[in-house]
Amino acid sequence: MITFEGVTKRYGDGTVAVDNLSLQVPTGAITVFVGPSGCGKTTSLRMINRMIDATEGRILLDDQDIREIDPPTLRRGIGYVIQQAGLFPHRKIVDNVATVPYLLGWDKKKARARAMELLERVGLDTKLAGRYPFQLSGGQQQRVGVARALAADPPVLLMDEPFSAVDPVVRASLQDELLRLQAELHKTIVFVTHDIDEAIKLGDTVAVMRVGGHLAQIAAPATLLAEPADAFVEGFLGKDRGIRRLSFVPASGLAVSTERGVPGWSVALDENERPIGWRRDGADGLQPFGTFDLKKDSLRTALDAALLAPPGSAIAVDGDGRFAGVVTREALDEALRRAGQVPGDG
Ligand SMILES: Nc1ncnc2c1ncn2[C@@H]1O[C@H](COP(=O)(O)OP(=O)(O)OP(=O)(O)O)[C@@H](O)[C@H]1O
Repeated sequence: MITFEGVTKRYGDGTVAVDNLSLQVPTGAITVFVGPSGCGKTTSLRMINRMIDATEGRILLDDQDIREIDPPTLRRGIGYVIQQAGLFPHRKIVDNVATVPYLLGWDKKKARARAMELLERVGLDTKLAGRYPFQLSGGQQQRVGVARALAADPPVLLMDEPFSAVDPVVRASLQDELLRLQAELHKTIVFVTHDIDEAIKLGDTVAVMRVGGHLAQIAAPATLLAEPADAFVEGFLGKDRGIRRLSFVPASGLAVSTERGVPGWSVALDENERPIGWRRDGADGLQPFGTFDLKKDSLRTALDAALLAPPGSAIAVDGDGRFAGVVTREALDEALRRAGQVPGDG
């Protein structure tokens, strides 16, 4: 657990970058600091590894005041990933990743073996290990940055806008990769971004900050979307809060009919029992369809699957994509009502 207790940072010129910040970063989870440019996110992050020292208040790492830990020792337990990876340009990828193990005095063979293992872990082809950073794409460099931060297996990871410099497709895959890694590693991660969608996707907890270094709200994403604390948070979250909130409601609660259709329509399957379309009774040809995984997907995905199909019903599939049933418009309406999404009804 990392605890901020009344932390203020006043820079030399009088700028108050962070103002009396108190919050807790739980162990083994991702906490995202999000807010507009200049609200004090980076300053808050860098105070954790003492790249910046607080002016007032204190920060505790598992109950110990970080001012009592000398910065090199503190940083050994804290990985740090920044925008554009910050790799050493004249070192090969493998040696970039092995930087901290080398500093810790590991022998070269062991450090390189660890680096190769980590490259694989972050989803990089180990054939790239002998290249230099300029010979990699932006997304690949970011993965190397993450691998390097993980090299000494630190319990804490600080990530400052690590995925901002890559295109949206690569960014989404880096986010997915981080979530996959985190499911294995359970690090205590503090992640800074100005992108609220990234915050909601990645954060177990999201701390919304406003300019002047004030904490506007700290909550789980679903709570933030359902109950923004004030007009600033509501505005920052943007539109479609109701729909976005459905991403946090599992589809598994939906009533599924095992009939292979709804009145007037049937579901067409291929030889492997996988849906290929909706067929209107008495008509030729297939109509568009949408599916959702009953075990893994959210109510939002199920709703989307229904909206894509002319009968207005969603097709449920199992983990292998095989037909598992149909969710009718009525069943969806009922689930939406339960999720509190239809105001004034039920
Ligand atoms: N060394 C410094 N001296 C004076 N003011 C600074 C210094 N570093 C940052 N600031 C100011 O402190 C405030 C917070 O900066 P910080 O970098 O923490 O914000 P941020 O939320 O991370 O912003 P961004 O999203 O633009 O990176 C800003 O007003 C910034 O101009």
